[in-house]
Amino acid sequence: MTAGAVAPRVAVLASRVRADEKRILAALERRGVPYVQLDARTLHGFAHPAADGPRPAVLNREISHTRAVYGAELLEAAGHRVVNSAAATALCGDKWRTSTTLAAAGLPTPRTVLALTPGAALDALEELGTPAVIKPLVGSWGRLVARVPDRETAEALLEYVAALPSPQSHVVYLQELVDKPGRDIRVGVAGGEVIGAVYRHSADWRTNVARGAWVERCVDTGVIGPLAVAAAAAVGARIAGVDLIEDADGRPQVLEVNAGLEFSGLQEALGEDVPVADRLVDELLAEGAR
Ligand SMILES: Nc1ncnc2c1ncn2[C@@H]1O[C@H](COP(=O)(O)OP(=O)(O)OP(=O)(O)O)[C@@H](O)[C@H]1O
Repeated sequence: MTAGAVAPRVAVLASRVRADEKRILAALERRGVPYVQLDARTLHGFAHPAADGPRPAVLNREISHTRAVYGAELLEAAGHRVVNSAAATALCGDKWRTSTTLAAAGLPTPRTVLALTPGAALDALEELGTPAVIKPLVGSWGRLVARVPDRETAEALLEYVAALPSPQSHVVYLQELVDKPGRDIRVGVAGGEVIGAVYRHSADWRTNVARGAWVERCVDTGVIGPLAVAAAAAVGARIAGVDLIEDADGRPQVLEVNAGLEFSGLQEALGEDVPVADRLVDELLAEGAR
C-alpha cells in the first residue's frame, strides 16, 4: 500500500498496525512522505538479491523479535537501510548480549550472571546472592521475569526451567534485584538525542506499562538523558527505549535497551507537544539520506 502514486521514499515494516504504527503512518501522510507499508508476515528475500534501483529506508516496527531481526537482515541484504539495523535489533533483543555490551561500555548496569545450565545457575546464584531476578534471554513486557528471594525458590524455579523444551531456555540469566523506588524510567532516544522520559509506577514489582504501570513525565533528564543516549549508542540503536532503574542511593542503572520503541505510555505522559512519531520519522528520513 502506498500513500500516493510516486515511488516510496521510505517503508514501515510491521505485521500489526497498533496505535503507535498508526501514529507513524499518520505522521508520514501529514508530512507528504511517500511510503510503503510492508507486512512482515508476507516478506521473503534471497541471499543473492538483484541490486537494481534505489531502495527505500525502512523503519522496523515488527513486534515479533525473530521476524524483526530476520526481516531487517533480508532487507539489508537487498540494499535497504533499516532503522534500527539488524545488528542492533539482534543485540537489543538478547538480554545477556545487551548486559555485556553495556558493561563493556562502562555504563552502570545491575550485576548480572549467565549460567549455561540450570544446575550451573544454582552455583551462580550463590556468588550473585539473593534476592535476585531470573529472566528469559529473549522476551518483553516482563513476561517470565521472576523474583528469586532465596535458594529454595531458585531450586523450584530452575526445576521448571530445566523442564522447558527449548535448549535456549536452559541458559539462565540472573541479575541482582535492585531495590528500586517502585518505579523505573523509560527514556525515548532518537538519533543520539532524548525525545523524552517517563517514570513508570506500579504496585507490581515489574513496572511494565503492559502490566498496568502508570506513567508520569520525568522532567529532569540531566543525569538520565546522557546515560540513555550512551546506552543506545553502545548497542548501535538509532531509535531506542532505554529502561533505567534507580538503586537505593538513587543512582540510575541501565536495565536494557529496546530497539522497537513502544511509545504509547511515553506519548501519553509527554503530551502532544512532543510528537514521538515525528521524531521517529525524522530519524527514518535521516537514515534514508545517509
Ligand atoms: N534487576 C532488577 N531489579 C529490580 N527490578 C527489575 C530488575 N529487572 C527487571 N525489573 C523490573 O521488571 C520489569 C521487567 O523487566 P525487564 O525490563 O528486564 O523485562 P522485559 O520483559 O524485557 O520488559 P520490557 O518490555 O520493558 O522490555 C522492569 O521494568 C523492572 O520494573
